[in-house]
Amino acid sequence: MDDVLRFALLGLGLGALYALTAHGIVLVYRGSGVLNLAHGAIGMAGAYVQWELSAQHGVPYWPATVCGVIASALLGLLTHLLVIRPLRRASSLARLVGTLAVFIVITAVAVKRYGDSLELVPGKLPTKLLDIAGATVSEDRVWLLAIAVVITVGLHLLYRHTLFGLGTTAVAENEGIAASLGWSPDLIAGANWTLGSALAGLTGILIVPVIGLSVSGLTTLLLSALAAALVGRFSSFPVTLAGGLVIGVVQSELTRFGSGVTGLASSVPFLFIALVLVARGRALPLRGTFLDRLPALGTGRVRPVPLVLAVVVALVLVSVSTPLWADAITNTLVLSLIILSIVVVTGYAGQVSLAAYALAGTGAFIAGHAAADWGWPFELALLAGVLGTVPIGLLFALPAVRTRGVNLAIITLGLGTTLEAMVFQNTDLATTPGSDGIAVGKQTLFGISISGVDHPQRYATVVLLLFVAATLVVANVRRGRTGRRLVAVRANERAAAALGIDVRAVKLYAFGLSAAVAALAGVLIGFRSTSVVFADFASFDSITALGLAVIGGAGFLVGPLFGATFAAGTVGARFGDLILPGLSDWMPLIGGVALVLTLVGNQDGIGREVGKGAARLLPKRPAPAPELLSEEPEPETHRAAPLALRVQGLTVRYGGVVAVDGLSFDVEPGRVVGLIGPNGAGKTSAIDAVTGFTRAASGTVRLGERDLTRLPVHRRAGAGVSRSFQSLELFEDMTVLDNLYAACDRPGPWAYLTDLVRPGRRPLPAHVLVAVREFGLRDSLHRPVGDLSYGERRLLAIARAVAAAPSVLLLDEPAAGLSDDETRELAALVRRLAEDWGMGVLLVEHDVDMVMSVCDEVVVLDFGRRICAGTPQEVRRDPAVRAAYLGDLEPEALA
Ligand SMILES: Nc1ncnc2c1ncn2[C@@H]1O[C@H](COP(=O)(O)OP(=O)(O)OP(=O)(O)O)[C@@H](O)[C@H]1O
Repeated sequence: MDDVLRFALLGLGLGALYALTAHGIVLVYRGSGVLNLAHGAIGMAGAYVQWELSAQHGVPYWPATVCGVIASALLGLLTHLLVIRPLRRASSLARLVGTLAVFIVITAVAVKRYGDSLELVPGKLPTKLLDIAGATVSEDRVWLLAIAVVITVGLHLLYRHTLFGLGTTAVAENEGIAASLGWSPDLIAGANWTLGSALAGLTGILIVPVIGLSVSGLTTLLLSALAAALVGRFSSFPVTLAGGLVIGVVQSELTRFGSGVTGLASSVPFLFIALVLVARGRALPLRGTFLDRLPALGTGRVRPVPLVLAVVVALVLVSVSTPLWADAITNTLVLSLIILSIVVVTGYAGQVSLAAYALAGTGAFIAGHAAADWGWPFELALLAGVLGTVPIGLLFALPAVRTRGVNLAIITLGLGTTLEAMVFQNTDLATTPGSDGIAVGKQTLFGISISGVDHPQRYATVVLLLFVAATLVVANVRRGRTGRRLVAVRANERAAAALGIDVRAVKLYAFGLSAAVAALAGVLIGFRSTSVVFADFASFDSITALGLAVIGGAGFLVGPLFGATFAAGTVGARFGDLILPGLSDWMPLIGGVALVLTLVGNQDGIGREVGKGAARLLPKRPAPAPELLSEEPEPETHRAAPLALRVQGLTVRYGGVVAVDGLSFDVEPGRVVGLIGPNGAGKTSAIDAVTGFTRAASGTVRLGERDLTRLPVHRRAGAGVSRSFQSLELFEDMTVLDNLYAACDRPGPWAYLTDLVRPGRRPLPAHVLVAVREFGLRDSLHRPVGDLSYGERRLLAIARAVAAAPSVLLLDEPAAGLSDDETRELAALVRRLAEDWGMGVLLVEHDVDMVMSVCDEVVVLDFGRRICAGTPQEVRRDPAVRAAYLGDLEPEALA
């Protein structure tokens, strides 16, 4: 029992440090919306400054401490001014990677200056042993707890009750409005960076007496601190403190009572938090969720002739290379494969995953055991490693189903670190007797030795060929239907689901494929020498790999090769050494600076520039055929399946607000039903509930004979209910044609596999051809959506919903912002959709003239309740409707 208390008290001290670290991260996040991956490094820098001044230059402790804190604060301010501020219009991925670049630069400078060793630093806090309720604990833990509580209360008061705190909250909630009230978002962000980083320095100085001073030491705290920040939702200081303390105590108790299971203590609290986050996440983002700018994407088109030439040249170079160069080529290619796995999951599918090395290690682990325990030959072990990692990749994808952005990045990093701590660092699992890893021996392929030790050139050849094969597979995916789905989900999950795309399946697929590519890299890393050593698979290296992916261009197939060149041990480093001997020692620093420059100068990476250059050099290929547009589709092929939508007693509640109250209506095939009412009457909520975006508290939704009430969004869309959005929600980084394809492609589950080898492009179905003609999109098919005029965008949004071949089409304010002429054309189009296509249309619209002219029936809502329904004439004359909505318009004006 004494032990329980003692370890709890010890844990409180540790937890206090987690909380203090987390507070600094929260400050920066609140002030500028950036997750600062350099937080630990900034704190470490402050601790080094303090140590150098006091231990080496004889400066007294407290002045040295003040200097350390100021150094960290300055580093934070510089990070804001030089990296984050220039990136304020960039994607949040670019800003995240910006902090990573700062992390790399600070770490590289620190390693150069202080080396890798661990310094033991005496602290100033008293370390007398205290007896608390029978348990003995060192006094410094109590002090740490007290300091954390005082700082938490201080921060809480500062952000609740001062002008600065209120300004920070205002900026965090809405930068535009805050700026119009006179708050400078820039100043606020700078102040928060400075304050948060000063706190990092102070925390660093407080921590080093407990854990020692080393370059990598503070990074390991990062994960627990991030977990505490997640608990406090990156905003509440008291909750963050509580989170940090609970994590500290649980870890401490597990260290004592966890029966020696490797990695249990560091993993369990994190896993718990990940579960909570996933549980409180949402399958689809809410309406109005801010859509981020995304890194640019390549087309995935591969030119066979230049590719074959490049491969032949590379093979010749490998065969004539010295062992050192062959090793450098292998290093470059395996790292490129790791980065390629990031291109799939982050570049294409938009999911920020920080688990590349954990998945690579899993591949090596499985293949290693297959070879060492069961004597499998290289090719079979490789296959086992790659395929066996896919289910683990799917496991990593589960959080992505319900969380996104920063939360997902932290969870995947945590899961990877858990895998590392519990499996890779577990000597029972990850070593074979007499070896420091899993002894797999020397490899042969078809009877020929390809041992990386004896024949580095041969090994590099195998790696090269597998790299090319993997790149071709990823290129196929990018060009195929699957790739379109990945990009659609990346661009806009809500719109993708509304078109029948199973967002969850797409994310699982991206993680699965990415895991397979990472595992391939892992096996090739592991089997290069005679034993698979897991020091090669440090989870935190995944962060660096993401940075390299961004340098190369996360959406481009050539990006990995360029990104990898900036890492130590690669071809780039060797060339650097040729130009300037010893340059490779500076590679991490050069990589970090290159990352900052790439981000600030061109957030889309080198791959984009290379793509543009290649397009200029290579002969132009004609644009893809205009998809059968010359052929006139057979008459009637575009008719919708005639199914009626029946909505009964639909109620939608948001907390205490009843947005829709027992609404019933039918939409028959071939008829247009208007749904009108004042602002806030519940019209969009009704569409959301019918299409599955909002859960209905009660009521039923049926299409034909089918009950849709419990189905998820994409299955309702698949059944025949399609919608447009008030805010359009087009896939901005696709062409018009690809927007339409994303809606009409209905690949079966096998397409996920066949696209890997044969992407194929189906012609547009007949009904989409008719839609292209009807909506006047014929000449715009190959234009990016961003180039369309406002009116064209509105038409495309409806055409895309029509391309999903619905029986019932729900249009949410389609005429908003259109001119009178455009509105008239749209009205005629809506009528044709009903009469010629046989669709049922539900039209939500504030343009009363339009509603009255096209609708067969109108339903009027007020405060969520149906106050009237009937023909336009009946509705127009209804006194309740005139009082609630049509107001004092004269009946003639409405005629
Ligand atoms: N996610 C939400 N959380 C809480 N309340 C919400 C949410 N979405 C909508 N509401 C509330 O529900 C009510 C109905 O809103 P809704 O947007 O459905 O109305 P609407 O008729 O479509 O309005 P408008 O014509 O302005 O688009 C409003 O009071 C709105 O404030």
